[in-house]
Amino acid sequence: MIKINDLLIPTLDDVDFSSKKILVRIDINSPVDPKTGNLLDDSRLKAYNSTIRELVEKGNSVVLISHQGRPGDNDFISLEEHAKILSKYLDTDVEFIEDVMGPYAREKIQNLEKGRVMLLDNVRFVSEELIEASPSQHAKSYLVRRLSPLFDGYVNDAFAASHRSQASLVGFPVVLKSSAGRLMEKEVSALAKIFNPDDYPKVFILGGGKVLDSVRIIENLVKKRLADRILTGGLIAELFAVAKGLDIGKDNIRVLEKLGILSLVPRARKILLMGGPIEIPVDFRVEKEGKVIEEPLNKLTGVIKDIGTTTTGIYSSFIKDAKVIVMRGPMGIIEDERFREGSKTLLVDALESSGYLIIGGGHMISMLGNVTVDSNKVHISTGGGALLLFLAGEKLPALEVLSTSGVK
Ligand SMILES: Nc1ncnc2c1ncn2[C@@H]1O[C@H](COP(=O)(O)OP(=O)(O)OP(=O)(O)O)[C@@H](O)[C@H]1O
Ligand SMILES: O=C(O)[C@H](O)COP(=O)(O)O
Repeated sequence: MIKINDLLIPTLDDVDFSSKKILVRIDINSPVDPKTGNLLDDSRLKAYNSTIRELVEKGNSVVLISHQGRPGDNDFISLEEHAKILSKYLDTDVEFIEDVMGPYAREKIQNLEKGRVMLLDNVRFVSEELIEASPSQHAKSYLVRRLSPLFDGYVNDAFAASHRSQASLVGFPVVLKSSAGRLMEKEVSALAKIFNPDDYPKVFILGGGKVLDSVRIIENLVKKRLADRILTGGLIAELFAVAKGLDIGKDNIRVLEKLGILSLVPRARKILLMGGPIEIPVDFRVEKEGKVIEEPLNKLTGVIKDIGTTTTGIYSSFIKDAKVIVMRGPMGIIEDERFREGSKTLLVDALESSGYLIIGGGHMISMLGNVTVDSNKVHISTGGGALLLFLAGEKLPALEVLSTSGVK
């Protein structure tokens, strides 16, 4: 069992999963190259080896289910390439099924032989997956009603998605014997060990594009006074600059408007009024008429694509003095080589600092490449939003449901 505060979550040691058919929720959502549509990083695909191998060695047949991207975004793609990469890391054929819950998928699942592994297509192709609802509501979803009769058990190993109350994450534990997988177990235990709320200063470096999630995370961190400094980059920095009443230029306002981020300005202002220790960049690397230049915050004329050199220097000095550093989301549009500098420099400084470092989110992890790290000092999490919400003490629905309805 994993113990988190008053929750007891069953692991693979607490369920008898041998010679069974098991549905395993993983999170292999990965950054995608917008030009080619290929995956830019496969860290999350390597992470599930122990769970899948263990289930196969115990004679189970394993059906993997995951999401990738969000509808409308260019990383909302099928899982065909993922299946090929999983096959390589698992050293066994992972059959890709171009269906999620239709007759073709159900027949394939029914006929799956002992010890074999298959991957269903992107579960977010099923629209009801995107609804946030309670476990009991999701237990009535078509996805759960169509798939659950085909399985003897359910394993949730998708730590990175455990902050979502979606059908594939919370519906199955209501109706199937369920447990956490080995990755979920490892993430939760490592974080409990490395993240001591009493260690300070704690510096959070938050960037990227999921601004709504970041606002929720920052609200939690500020309310619980968990962060000594929150260094912002990416779109979240632009939001807080606007919330502080600063002029970021009409082109950047247009970007925020188009992405629906301006509606978050009142929430960001409230965080500032609560005394949130939010730092914003003093300069940016921008693109203007095809050229890359640096501009100070109060004189922006180009489109923001990265933090500037002066900001990187200031943020680095905060990182050097920190006892705990948490990084999630890049400082800029790192898919473009010209805008990786800010994120790269801060990452190197964080790795060299004497503080504990927790890195999360697909994009920052993709920047690590093959760097080897000291696992006593650095935790590389598969989680992004889930990681930060877990550290901020928020309840994660997919974990909660495992604790209440896990072993049947
Ligand atoms: N200034 C910016 N303007 C527009 N997009 C930006 C900016 N800065 C960063 N981004 C984009 O943010 C995206 C990464 O953000 P995201 O929130 O997905 O981070 P992540 O760490 O990968 O999170 P997760 O793993 O939870 O998905 C990248 O695609 C990057 O181009
Ligand atoms: O990358 C993540 O944080 C998880 O895969 C969840 O993805 P989502 O933010 O699109 O729900």
